[in-house]
Formats: sequence, C-alpha cells, structure tokens
Amino acid sequence: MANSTLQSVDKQPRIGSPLLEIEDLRVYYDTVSGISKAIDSVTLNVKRGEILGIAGESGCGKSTLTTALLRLTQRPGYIAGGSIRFYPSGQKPINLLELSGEQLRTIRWKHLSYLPQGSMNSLNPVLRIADQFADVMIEHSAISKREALQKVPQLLQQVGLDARVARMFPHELSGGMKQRVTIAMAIALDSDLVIADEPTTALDVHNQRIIIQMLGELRDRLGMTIILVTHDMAVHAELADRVAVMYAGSFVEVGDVRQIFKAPRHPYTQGLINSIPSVGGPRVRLAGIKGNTPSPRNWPSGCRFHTRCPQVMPRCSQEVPPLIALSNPDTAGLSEAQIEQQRQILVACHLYPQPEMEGVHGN
Ligand SMILES: Nc1ncnc2c1ncn2[C@@H]1O[C@H](COP(=O)(O)OP(=O)(O)OP(=O)(O)O)[C@@H](O)[C@H]1O
Repeated sequence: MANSTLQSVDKQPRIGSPLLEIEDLRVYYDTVSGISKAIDSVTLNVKRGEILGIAGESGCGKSTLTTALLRLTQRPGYIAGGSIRFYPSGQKPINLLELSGEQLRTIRWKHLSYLPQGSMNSLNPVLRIADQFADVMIEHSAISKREALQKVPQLLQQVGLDARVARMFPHELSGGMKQRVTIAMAIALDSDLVIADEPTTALDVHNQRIIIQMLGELRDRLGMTIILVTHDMAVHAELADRVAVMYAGSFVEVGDVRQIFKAPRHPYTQGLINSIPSVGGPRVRLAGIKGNTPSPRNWPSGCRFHTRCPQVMPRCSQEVPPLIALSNPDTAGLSEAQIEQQRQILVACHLYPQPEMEGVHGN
C-alpha cells in the first residue's frame, strides 16, 4: 500500500470483533440563525458481521451521522469533534477523520460502501448495468475491464437477478430491481461495511420484502456488516441484530433487537414501538409520541426528551442522563446468557439506576 496510514496486517478478522468505534462524534451545521448541533456527542461500536439498525424519527440526525461516517459531510455541515476508528480487513485500524482525500478514495467501496436514500435513482441512465459495475470495480481495485465484466453475472445472481440484467439500461428495470443492482454494486468489492440509508423506502411492499430478505442473506452468507438506517421500526425488527435508537442528535438506547422490542427501556423507544401498526390486528388508535422533535439550534436542557416524555421527573430537565449499561439488581431466575444480554443494553434515562461511572458510554 502506497500510504503509511493504511498498513497491511496478516490477521483474519473474526466475526464479532470491532469494525467501527465512534467516539464523542459531533457534527454541526452553520446556519443564519446559529449553530445547529445535529449530531451531538455520539458514541457507538459496530461489530463485524452484524446488522446494526439506527432508528429514530425524521430530523433526529440519522443521515447527518451516516454521511459523517463516510466523510461526505458538506458545507454548511462540518465535523466539530470526535473520532471514528475503523478496522478494515487486512489493514491496521485507522481514524477515518484523519484520512486525506487520496486515502479516503482507497477506503471507499473497497472497505466502506454506501447505499444512499433513493440510491436506485443514482444509476447512470445512459450506461448499461454491466458498464456501471465495471467503472466502480476498475476505479477501486486492480482489475481489468474484461475481468470486471466477467464478474457481473455472478454479482447479479447473488442478489437474485438474472444475468441478462447486465446488458440492460436502468429504465428497463423496476424500482426493486434497481435497488438490488445498487446492493450488488456495494458488494462487488467485498466491502467490510455497507451503510444502507432507508433501503426499503419508496418501494412497494413486495419489493420491500425482497430487499429485507436479501440484506439478511448477505449478512448470513457473506458475513457482511451492515449499518441499516431507517425510521421504520418494523424493518429493524425483521433485519437488525442490534438497534441504536437516536433522539435529538444522540443515542438514547442501544441493545439486542429482541430485547429492545420485548422490553424497551427508554420512554422514547417505547413510543416508537407503540407507533408500529399491527398487521391484521384490531383497529386501534396508535399511541405515538406527543409533540415535535426539538431544534438542534436549541436543544432542551437535561434529557432532551423531557419536553415530550410521559414519565418526566424534576431532575430530567436539570441533568443529562449518560448512556450507560443497564444495571438490574434483580437477576434471580435469569441464566448467565440472559444476564450478559442485559448488560449489553445501554440506556440514557434517569428512570434507571446509574451506579458505577466506569460504565459510562457518552450520550
Ligand atoms: N444542510 C443543512 N443545513 C442546516 N441544517 C441541516 C442540514 N441538513 C440537516 N440539517 C438539520 O440537521 C438535523 C438532522 O437532520 P438529518 O437529515 O440528519 O435527520 P434524519 O434523521 O436523517 O431525518 P430524515 O429521516 O428526515 O432524513 C435536522 O434538524 C436538520 O434540519
């Protein structure tokens, strides 16, 4: 490797080993009415081989976070602080925030792929699908056009598309097929991490099902690590291994998907889950969450959810609750595995005991 930051290492990375460690990340926007603190002290780890879901209402900062992870933040946005440690396979760990433009080009696609919102519309309308694959592969790996074109049919098959799609133009494909093409492009270079921003939004129910099934298969078959960003809790329930719930620019609850849906701890997570309509169930009014998301130019004091929280207490408007591992003293009757699973749940809320400060994970 030409540069000194991306040094090779021999070790084969293991499933479950760290892939991304985000520490105290802050992303702000300069606006005419002041600084908008869209991402304000985010700390989060992503493990190799997992699907980590990022959930939260519109405007909570999901897209701002994902573009920062990819170093695609554009003015008036800027990264105001923190670090993003990335462990690319075969390379030494790197802080993505310290990479030069040239080093970033080496990392993108080869190690880090992105499916932006509406990515199916990002295909070039005047190029055949095979040529679009070849362009990406030639730019990001030492491969000839002939070799790249030979790989395309197999890549298309991996996402359940016929090899004939390679010769087609984007306008000849349905929305769902285009989305599958963009997913195949993301896996063309065997990236360590794929960040998918609302991959099922704007698709009909049939195609949503196919995309959900396919992303799950790619994790199981290829061991792909996926950050899945969507406001749709039902998609997280089906696909994610862990869910990180974002509210007003930081995480309020992170944990195993089954735990989160079975017993959501944070009142905001409870509100999100209560807002999921049940298919085929009796017609009921959704509980939802009262009020609007606060402005990132003027976050509420203390817990930012206190202005909307049904369980608000006096200290909530005064003290910021740190995101800490849940400590449940009542472990009677629980197996070792269940106790360990509980310890993996992080929650930022004054309703829960906050004993030892070494468990603090930022907020
Ligand atoms: N270019 C910008 N200039 C100023 N503020 C911005 C800009 N882009 C986003 N923001 C603000 O940052 C906050 C987070 O927005 P962001 O788009 O990251 O949220 P989101 O959770 O991804 O929402 P959605 O699901 O609607 O895409 C919002 O308050 C938004 O108004």
